[in-house]
Order: sequence, then C-alpha cells, then structure tokens
Amino acid sequence: MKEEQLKRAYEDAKAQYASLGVDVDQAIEKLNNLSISIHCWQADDVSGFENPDGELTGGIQATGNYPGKARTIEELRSDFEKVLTLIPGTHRISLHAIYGDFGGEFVDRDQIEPKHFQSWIDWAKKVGVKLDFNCTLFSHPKGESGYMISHFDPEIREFWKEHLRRCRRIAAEIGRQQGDPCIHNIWFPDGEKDKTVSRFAHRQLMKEALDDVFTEKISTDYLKDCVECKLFGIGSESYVVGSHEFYMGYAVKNNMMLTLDAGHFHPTESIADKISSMLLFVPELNLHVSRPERWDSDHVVILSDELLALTQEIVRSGHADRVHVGLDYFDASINRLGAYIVGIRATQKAMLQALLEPTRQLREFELQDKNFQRLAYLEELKSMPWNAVYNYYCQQQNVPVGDAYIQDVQEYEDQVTSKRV
Ligand SMILES: C[C@H](O)[C@H](O)[C@@H](O)C(=O)CO
Ligand SMILES: [Mn+2]
Repeated sequence: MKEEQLKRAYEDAKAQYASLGVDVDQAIEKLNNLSISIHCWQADDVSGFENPDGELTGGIQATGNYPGKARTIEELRSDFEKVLTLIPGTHRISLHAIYGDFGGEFVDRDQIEPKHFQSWIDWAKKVGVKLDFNCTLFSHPKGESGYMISHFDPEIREFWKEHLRRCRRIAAEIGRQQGDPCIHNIWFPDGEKDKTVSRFAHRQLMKEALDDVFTEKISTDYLKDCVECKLFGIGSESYVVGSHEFYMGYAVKNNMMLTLDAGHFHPTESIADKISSMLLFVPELNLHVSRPERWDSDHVVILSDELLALTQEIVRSGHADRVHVGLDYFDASINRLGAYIVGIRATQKAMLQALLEPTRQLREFELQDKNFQRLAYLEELKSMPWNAVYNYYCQQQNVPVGDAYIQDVQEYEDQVTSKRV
C-alpha cells in the first residue's frame, strides 16, 4: 500500500474513533509500550543447547518436521534478529536454562552459572532487547519418573532445588546487567499418568522445596519469580502436582507473581476472566499467550476471540502495567520464523483493539442498565478500522505493513533456513 493511502486510511480511522471519544495516538503509544516476551523455544522445537538431540519430555510435544530449525546459538540469534526486523515495538526474549552458551561442554542443570548466559546478555544489549528466564525441569534423566522437585527421593529433589537456586541467580544477574528485572518463570511438569494416591504428599514436598529455595532473598529490582500451574500433560493426565489451586495458593500466600498459560486449564476455561480476580490478590501477573487446540497443543497464536478477550481484560482492569505478556507456543510443522511473526502481530492487534475501545462509554451503559447498547457497540467495534491504525503504526516503525512480511519470511527461508540441512 502506498504511503499516502496508509496515511489517509489512518486519518479516517482516527476520525471514526474520535467520534467515539477514543484517542488513537494515545492507543498507539500504549501499544508501543507493550514489550512482548518472545519465547526462544519456537525457533528450535524446545531443543536447547544442553543436549540438542535429546528427547523432549515433561509432557509437552512439538509436532512437525518443517525444515530449518535453529541448531546453534548463532542460528537462533540470527533468527531473532530477523524477527525483530519484522515486528513493530521493543520486545523481550525469554530464554530457557537449556539455551545457555555451554561452549560445546555438557553442563548439568545443577552446575549452570551466570557465565553461561553472559554472551546472551551481551547480545541482548547489542540488539536492544531485554531478557527473561525460565528454569528447565524437563528433558532430563532426573525427570524420568515424572517427579522432580516433588520426588520422594531427597537426592532428586535436591538436584532440582539446586537448579532452581542457580536459575534464580542467573536471572538476577541478567536483571542487574540489563537494569530491568528479569522475569523468572517456574514451571515443573511433576505429575503422573494415572490415579495417584499420594497427592498431598507430593504437593507438600513441592511446597517445602519452593519455600526452601525462596529463603534466598533477591531484590525484585533484579529478579521477579513467577509460578505457572498446569492441569495436565502428556503422561500426567491424572495428576499434576503444580495445579492451579496449588500455585494460586502459593502465589497469594507469598505475595508473588502468578503465570497464567492459556493452554493450562480445562478446554473451555479462559484465562481472560482470571485476570481481574488474580490482580486483587497477587502483585503482578505473567501471561503465557498460547492457542490450545483441544488440548495444551501450543499452536501458533492467532487473532481469536479468546485472545481479544484476554487483551480486553488486561486493558479494562486498569492495571496493564502489572500484567506481563509472554508467548508460549511451538509449532514445528510450519516456517518457525513465520510462526513468531504471526503470533506476535496477532497479540499486538488484539491489544490495539482493546486499547481502541471506548471503555468509559461502555461502562456508562452498564450504569444505566443499557445492556443492548453495550452489546451493540461491542459488536460494532469489531468492524471498526483498527487495522488501518496497526498498518500506520508498522509504517511509522519501518517494518513491513500488512502482508508484506510474508515475502520477507519466504526470502529468509530461501536464503537462510532452507540451507540448514
Ligand atoms: C517450554 C515452557 O516452559 C513450557 O511451555 C511451559 O511454560 C508450559 O507451558 C508447559 O506446558
Ligand atoms: Mn507456559
């Protein structure tokens, strides 16, 4: 689309939104302040660099065999650098502990140190992104039984507790060097396939392990820990130790951040409606935006009703500054870089629609019991020209407008990822 056309469409959109009392430029500014935490594991099907040829375990699965996955740190960074040229805004990259720069050595999880992530910190500074972090309690022989940090064997528990302690220190060092707290997400797949009898015992062990690890106090200027619950995984269909009730209780009791993953609840349960409740009881929330297709399948995020409901709840809560938006999906069946762009842009588009909502007016209708008017406006808003605003934003940020990024992704595949054989 030509520059003048884009500008005209934007001016039209601006006038239409102004008639509803919405300030489009303010919405763009807020969208531009939304740093999405881009998960590193879409680029390589959650392989990492500790044992890249090992099996992905822990009840999660990347299906598909599309060529071109990142096999080295250099390839992964090159993919990210490309991604950053195709999306507007300033973002974060979320690393898992198995993505350290181990220099070809095997470094076990209870041995990792900040030095293994120094090249990531330097790279992030160079490309202008901040980093987040995740401990990795999957794809390891000490997780074979299904239990790790809540294992009955104290030696196995100690191994994972040590991993967790080290991950917190690594994340804190990242936060210190980047001058911005590093969000450290804690997800353990501990659980069982079938009718578990010792549910209380495992949960007690998990609670004790967390309490023990968190006795080491680290300033939230550097590190923000958050805990992620899950309903079930592959091979843990019957019981997951870190359930919603477990972590909701833990986060509320300890006044810490809770992670809500869109795929970690019952299939028709939405995390959107949890935001306004949890914001009353925990200091901050971390979101794992994902797309569950019938199960926690981690499909690429698209502009769905569920995603829109999520961003609407973030904005309507009036506490968007306490909600961190991260992505969590891994699709190995399509161009992996394209998967990033689709998911990131969809999240931004949903956020923009939410920011362009005349919320005050809608609340007026509620006060006056005019619920037909509320519903009608919510319907009309769906076809308002929000995309003209997004296109203009992309153009202002010098990134491809509309579908232009598809060609860029194809070129990168032709020139780079297709050569990875
Ligand atoms: C790789 C991530 O840590 C993982 O996806 C986790 O966040 C999760 O959601 C597991 O289902
Ligand atoms: Mn997740």
